[in-house]
Amino acid sequence: MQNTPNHDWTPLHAHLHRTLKERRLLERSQQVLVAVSGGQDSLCLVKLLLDLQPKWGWQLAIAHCNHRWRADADANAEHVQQLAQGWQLPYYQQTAEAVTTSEAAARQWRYKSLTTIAQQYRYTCIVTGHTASDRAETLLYNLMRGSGADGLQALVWERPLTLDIKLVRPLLDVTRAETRQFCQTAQLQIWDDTTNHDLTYARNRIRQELLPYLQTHFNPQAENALSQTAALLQADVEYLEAQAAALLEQAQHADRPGLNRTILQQSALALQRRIMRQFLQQALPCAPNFGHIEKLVSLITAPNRSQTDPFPGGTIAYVEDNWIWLKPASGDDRTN
Ligand SMILES: Nc1ncnc2c1ncn2[C@@H]1O[C@H](COP(=O)(O)OP(=O)(O)OP(=O)(O)O)[C@@H](O)[C@H]1O
Repeated sequence: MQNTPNHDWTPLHAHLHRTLKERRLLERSQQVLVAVSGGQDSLCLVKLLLDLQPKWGWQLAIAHCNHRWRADADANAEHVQQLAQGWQLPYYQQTAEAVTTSEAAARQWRYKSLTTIAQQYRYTCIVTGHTASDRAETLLYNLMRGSGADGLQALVWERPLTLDIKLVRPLLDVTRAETRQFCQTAQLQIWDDTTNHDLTYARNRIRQELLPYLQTHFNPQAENALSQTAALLQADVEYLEAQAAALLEQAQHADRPGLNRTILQQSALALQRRIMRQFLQQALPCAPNFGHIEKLVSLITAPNRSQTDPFPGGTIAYVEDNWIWLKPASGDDRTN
């Protein structure tokens, strides 16, 4: 086995070990599936986990998704497979039947494929190599698209993919510069994804032009600062969502889709918006947008008998004394 002996223990090993323990991201002896693209971040991740494995007793395996996007996609997959063999790790691969057209579609297919592999071979955790640099880029990208705090906190340390499988991102406070350095020192052969150089992708332009510009002219630590901002926002969002959920429960009518205006009037606008979003998420066939939420918020203080235009699906909201009621498109809500 080509496992690194103890004298190659680096500060990054210690950092990851501490992060996993403090954040309770992985359990001892867990079945862990590492998503490896062959790029520097996921190679760094798998090597670190391999080195930590004797301390934790995990069952590790590598999964690679072949998007068939690039001419070298098969060679890329083979490279990852060979690394897995060298480390004596089980290797699983999914190959796309059709070549995906957009980044979003590719990502969706990738998560679905990784989940399928995990389900089939009973892995309870999928880990990816997302870094603080990805977090900073996501924040900038979403900021420019007009996202609220929820979009800006975007990349989180962990989230459930199914009831039994969770997604974990253990490198979320490690920068890309650190993973690159680690790969160089450990002499890991990185597969260069040529699409990373293509500046028609907004993400690549942020990575290669915008962030370096911000670092040169505004703050050399811009990447870390942005990533920390995302982390702060994440804690804020979690807190506000929990408060809103508790208030929604108090304000909601027991039998009908309705909200008590007196309870809502005592809440801050930030919570009112979140309560309305959660309320509409239950009621509408699609995710509510900013306009839908604002319309409903305006009913909290609107005169009696005020009502909104129809939401998607035809539902409207109207005021009746102390209550905001939803009326579905077909028929009278009072009979529901
Ligand atoms: N084709 C793939 N197969 C398996 N896992 C993948 C693949 N592409 C991405 N991932 C996982 O998702 C993480 C983040 O994806 P992203 O698109 O930012 O990665 P990348 O730039 O393609 O590769 P890397 O982050 O490894 O340099 C990767 O670190 C890796 O864990």
